[in-house]
Amino acid sequence: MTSLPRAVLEARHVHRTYGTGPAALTDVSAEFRAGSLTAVMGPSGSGKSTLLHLLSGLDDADHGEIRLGETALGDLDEDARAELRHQRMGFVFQGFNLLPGLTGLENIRLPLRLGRRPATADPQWETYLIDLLDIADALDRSPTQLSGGQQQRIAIARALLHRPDVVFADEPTGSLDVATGRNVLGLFSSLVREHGICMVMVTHDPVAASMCDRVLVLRDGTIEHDLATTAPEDLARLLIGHVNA
Ligand SMILES: Nc1ncnc2c1ncn2[C@@H]1O[C@H](COP(=O)(O)OP(=O)(O)OP(=O)(O)O)[C@@H](O)[C@H]1O
Repeated sequence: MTSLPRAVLEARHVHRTYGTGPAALTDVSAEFRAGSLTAVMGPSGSGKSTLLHLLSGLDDADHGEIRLGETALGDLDEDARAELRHQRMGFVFQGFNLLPGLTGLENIRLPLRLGRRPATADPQWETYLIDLLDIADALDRSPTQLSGGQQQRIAIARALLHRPDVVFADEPTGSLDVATGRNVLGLFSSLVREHGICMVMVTHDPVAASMCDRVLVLRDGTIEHDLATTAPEDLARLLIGHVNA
């Protein structure tokens, strides 16, 4: 029997309530493994962004624990957590978040210059990413001169250049046309499989989620379903609550 890849990231009995409102997350536990691409789905207000913020250390749980490898995020002060994010996590957003005053290549390399320990890019890995993501033509240009798909591929290279253990993506295909979005997801799949990256992606799109190894469906701050790869029409039915898995 082959053993499962190690859990890179783990939420243990996590709770989060904002102010006097209802709980945004209630007793959520989940493990995320190396080489896995997980979609987080659920209706608006179900807790997807809250979960992503807690897993990435951008926000604190009221109770429970988030672990990245051996490190409990709650044991770290704000600076140490920022450094951990800088060294071991990557982020991809719906709106790309590229700086228009920098070229594509400068955007890709920017995170290496920030943080406490500036680093230089591993040239082989950088070349590999540029080839895989097909962005050689975009490196000298401003993001304002690039298509949405090119901008997102630059943003993916930026998120991966420092070889993070975990990549968080928030609606990464939300601003892209369908074909470009599928292309971006195909790139995620190959990066995750070939390089053992752990990726967690919030999406509202059942087709995007169906391209993931695993789908967590949140409802009212709890994990309602934890599914292996699932067809888009089944996910769409689950989301509108017509079917119980
Ligand atoms: N900063 C905040 N202050 C107060 N309440 C918040 C805050 N952030 C989230 N909430 C509440 O927590 C709950 C979960 O919100 P969250 O943003 O995690 O949901 P979501 O599933 O990501 O929603 P959406 O799909 O609309 O982005 C909601 O009831 C929301 O109103």
